[in-house]
Amino acid sequence: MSDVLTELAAILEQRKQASPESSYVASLHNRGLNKILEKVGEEAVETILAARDVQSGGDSQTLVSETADLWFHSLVMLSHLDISHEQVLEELRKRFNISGLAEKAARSKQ
Ligand SMILES: N=c1c2ncn([C@@H]3O[C@H](COP(=O)(O)OP(=O)(O)OP(=O)(O)O)[C@@H](O)[C@H]3O)c2ncn1[C@@H]1O[C@H](COP(=O)(O)O)[C@@H](O)[C@H]1O
Repeated sequence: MSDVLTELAAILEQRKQASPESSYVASLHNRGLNKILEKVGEEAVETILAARDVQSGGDSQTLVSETADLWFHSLVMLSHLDISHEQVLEELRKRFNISGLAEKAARSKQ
């Protein structure tokens, strides 16, 4: 999973130098942070609507696709601000380790 993010993040870095006419990612950088944030917001709303549809019996593939769009545009946002996706993965790892330790401590008290 994080391999895919790492490969995609490397492509996104390359696209910072690409021409906006030939690359969607370059066109987002060219239009600036506000446009990128607008896309993140749009994809977040579309993800929420797709999740509600799944709950009422709709197609889960639409939710998968919208979540991919949300993650993708979030990666473009981080890249635009020169923040590595690794920092986000590290934050998740840290929380995972903290909760793992907390669970162990709780078990040892039983
Ligand atoms: N993963 C993606 C990806 N996911 C979604 N999208 C694009 O995100 C856009 C979202 O759809 P919308 O209908 O909301 O967008 P739109 O109406 O075209 O855009 P706006 O006018 O609203 O800005 C679509 O144009 C999709 O093609 C992506 N575009 C590119 N990638 C990856 O990014 C890499 C670099 O792409 P380029 O910069 O195009 O070379 C590619 O190799 C892919 O791996």
